[in-house]
Amino acid sequence: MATTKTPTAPTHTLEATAPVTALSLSGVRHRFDQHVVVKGVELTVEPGEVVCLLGPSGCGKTTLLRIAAGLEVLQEGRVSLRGDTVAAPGRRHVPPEKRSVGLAFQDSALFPHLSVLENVMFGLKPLPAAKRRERALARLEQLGMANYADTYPHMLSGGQQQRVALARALAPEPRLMLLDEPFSSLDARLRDQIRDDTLHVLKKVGAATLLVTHDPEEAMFMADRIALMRDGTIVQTGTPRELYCAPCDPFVVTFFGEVNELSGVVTNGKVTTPVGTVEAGWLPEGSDATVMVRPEALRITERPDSATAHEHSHVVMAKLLGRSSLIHLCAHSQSGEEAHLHARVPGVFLPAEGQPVTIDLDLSQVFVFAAAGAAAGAGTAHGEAE
Ligand SMILES: Nc1ncnc2c1ncn2[C@@H]1O[C@H](COP(=O)(O)OP(=O)(O)OP(=O)(O)O)[C@@H](O)[C@H]1O
Repeated sequence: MATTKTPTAPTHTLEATAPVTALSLSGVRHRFDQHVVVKGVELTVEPGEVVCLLGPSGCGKTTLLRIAAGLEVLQEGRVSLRGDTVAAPGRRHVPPEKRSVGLAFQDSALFPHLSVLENVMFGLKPLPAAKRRERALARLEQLGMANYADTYPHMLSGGQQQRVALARALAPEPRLMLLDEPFSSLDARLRDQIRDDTLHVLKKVGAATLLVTHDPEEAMFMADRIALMRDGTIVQTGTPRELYCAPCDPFVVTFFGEVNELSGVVTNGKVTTPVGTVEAGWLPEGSDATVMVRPEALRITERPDSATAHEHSHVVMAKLLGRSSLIHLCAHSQSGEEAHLHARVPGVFLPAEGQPVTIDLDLSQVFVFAAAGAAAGAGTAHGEAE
């Protein structure tokens, strides 16, 4: 008689193979004199993951990165690398050189008396000479600098020096890379190229990375996850898509670009604006709401009835910006309310001044929040356009 065997998997398999978090910051607070600049931050970077610490100037990003690197002595909280506590106040402070992390900064200084190859080989001392040379050349190759191996730093441009600095940081194959604005001293075109090369190398090497930047586009380009900081705290952590498409508050919306702000009152769970009605059922009835509409959320169709221009929403001005066009609109509600809005549309679309238009909303790019000072509440709009 045939018997059926049910395979039994060992129950500990998942636990045993779970990757160890590359970097964990827990309850980190930091002050300079009386000024608290990091206020209880929780952040993890998983193996192979690129996390971008994004935020405006002075919000505490660099301080947090320096704490992770051991360049700043931890005052409160805990820092762990690959499961080991490397900093706990009064108990432990593993110095930067013992944390086996790769560091690169905005203006990483190269050793002037060493060639490009020697600079990159510098951090590989424990390896045999032939292996060091081979590894260093491979990193230089990946960052497009192999032809400059015998050149000295003063003979290179700023962008080339930054590529070498990144190759040097990556050469020891650290399991964690800490990068502080590594591209910000480069001009736009060069920056795009070096960013792209760096992302490919990071992914190829599989290095967990914490990258500090104030540039939302850079964060979206580089990150698997973004942690957006404001005034010493992390406001929201998530994938680029989560932050862009499901922002938790108005600061997150505005940080990713220009936005049209409209106000209204919650009536029957909805807010009516000159460009449509949106759902706001999670806000108290009768409360003031702010409706944030990204310029890309406005869909414009030209109307043929030019004689009635002033009764309809119409074009105030249209500007070609290159890859997109910016349309200044005057939107009319049925109750006679008017609003000045900016719409961004792809390509060359330059309707004439005064052109009557119909405006539709892409609700995935519209966000509704309780107005500042009104009862708390926030949400993404899931309403219907008028
Ligand atoms: N060594 C220091 N002594 C005193 N204050 C400091 C020191 N380092 C940073 N600060 C202050 O701490 C705050 C946070 O600085 P930090 O450099 O961490 O911010 P950031 O978000 O990286 O800003 P940026 O993008 O401009 O570099 C700022 O107000 C800064 O002036």
